[in-house]
Parts: sequence; C-alpha cells; structure tokens
Amino acid sequence: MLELKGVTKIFNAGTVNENVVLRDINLKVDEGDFISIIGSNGAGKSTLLNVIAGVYPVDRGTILLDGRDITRVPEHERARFIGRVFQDPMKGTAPSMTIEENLAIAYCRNARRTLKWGLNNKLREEFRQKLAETGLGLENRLNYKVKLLSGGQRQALTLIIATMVKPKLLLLDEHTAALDPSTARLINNLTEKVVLQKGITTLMITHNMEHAIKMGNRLIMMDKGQIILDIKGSDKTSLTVNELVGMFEQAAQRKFDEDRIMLGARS
Ligand SMILES: Nc1ncnc2c1ncn2[C@@H]1O[C@H](COP(=O)(O)OP(=O)(O)OP(=O)(O)O)[C@@H](O)[C@H]1O
Repeated sequence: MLELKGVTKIFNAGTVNENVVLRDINLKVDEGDFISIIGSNGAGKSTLLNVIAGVYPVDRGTILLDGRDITRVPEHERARFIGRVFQDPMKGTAPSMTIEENLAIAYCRNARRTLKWGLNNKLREEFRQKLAETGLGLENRLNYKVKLLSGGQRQALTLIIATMVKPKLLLLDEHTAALDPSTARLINNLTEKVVLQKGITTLMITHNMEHAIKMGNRLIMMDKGQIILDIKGSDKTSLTVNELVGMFEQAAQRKFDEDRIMLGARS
C-alpha cells in the first residue's frame, strides 16, 4: 500500500554542510502493517517519516500510496489521508480550543464534511465514546480547553484526532518519548488498541528497543540513512533485545554504543 523506491534525501546539497540523510531507501509496506522503527541518533528516522508526510521534498526516488504517486503531493493535501502524532504533546491540537472543538474540526476536515447543524448529541456521544477508550476520563471534559490537559492526555487526544476518520497511514514520531514511564505505557497500550482495532497501517519511531520488539508486526532498524534490518513475523515475535543488539552490530559493522536507544529498562 505504501512503497518507497530509491528515496534519497540530501540536506544542504552542494555545500560544505551537505548531508545525505536518506540513501536510496526501498521499502514496501503492506496494508495493516504496524512497523516500529528504531535506529541510532541521526540515522534518518524522522526524515523518513517527514518525506512520507510531504514535509520535505525528496531529491531522488518515488513514493507511492495505494498505487498513486504522491511524491509531489503537498503536505497539506497528504494530511487528509496521513495521520501524525509527534513527540511534542503541544503539537497536533489547538490549545485554546476545547476538546470538543478539536474533535469537531478533525471530524469535518478528514472526511470533508461540514457541521451544517452544529454539534448534535449523537456526535457528542460518539466523541465521548472515543474519549472513554483512552481511560483518562477525558469523556467528561468535552468543554475543557486543551491547554489545561496533561502531556499524556494531550497525546491521547492527538491520537484520537489523528485516527478519528481512519487514515490510510499513521505516522508516530517518538510520540511517548516526552512522557513519564507509566503514562508512556498507557499511550502505547492505547496506540496498539486503536491501530489494531481499526487495522491502520502504521509507522512508529521509538528509541526503546523493548517497545520496538513488543509492538507491531514488523521492525525496521535504520543506520546512516539506510534500512539495515527488516524483521517480521515469527522472527520478530521471538526476538530478544540481546539478539537485536547482535543483529545491529553485524549489520552496521560496529559496536552498539548508542546511549539514546534504550534497551527497555527505563520506560
Ligand atoms: N531540516 C533539516 N535541515 C538540515 N539537516 C537536517 C534537517 N532535519 C534533519 N537534519 C539532519 O538529518 C540527519 C538525520 O536527522 P533525523 O532527525 O532524521 O534523524 P533521527 O534518526 O530521527 O535521529 P534522532 O533519533 O536523533 O531523532 C541529522 O544529521 C540531522 O541533523
């Protein structure tokens, strides 16, 4: 459903600061795949999601979604079918609007609908049900301004907003990294629930190896702008953190000494 062919991204091309961040990336994502992406600092993980979302143009290569060439489709247009949740809980929602208003905007925008008759009780009930699934009591706070919510509550709301109308693709960029361990666990559980319930094709960057192994049906490891490991099915289910470290060392041809990739002990 998503296919990257020879995707290359170079920042500051032709200058002394030239940086080839994605090197000839070839990736085929199947419908319903839930892929966790892990890799060293500066490996190109966020840039990969950013070129898929249309934040940056690619220098070479093609991006196909459901057979359509979206390589040159602008970011705002891709946002109609690509949902995103970022590391920063401040992104993805309108802070001075209420929870209900944020949900209403997402409901209209993604489905190209208009709220001709305003918010009716049926729709409010639908919103309440979705919020109840977060387990954070948000369903009783429809009229709360989003800026009053905690980081975890905001990430849960952003996730609900990004998936309210099923996106073709969901991109999660370390969306639990700024949260405390127990809130991160809660948001990870909610992520699995929403993604699996709706069968949403998802790419999720995490710096936590344990999460990367546990979540999703496929694991990709990036290093220096390339995909060096792609593990799926029973190979992934039975994987351990130690094995993954060993596979990294073999594929990257260097010792694993990345302090930012966590083995899973802290969160
Ligand atoms: N807008 C930009 N302009 C110039 N260089 C950039 C830009 N965005 C990213 N880079 C560079 O691209 C490289 C890859 O960055 P990227 O954020 O994709 O890595 P990452 O794998 O997500 O790393 P991390 O785990 O540290 O977030 C880095 O060297 C970074 O400095």
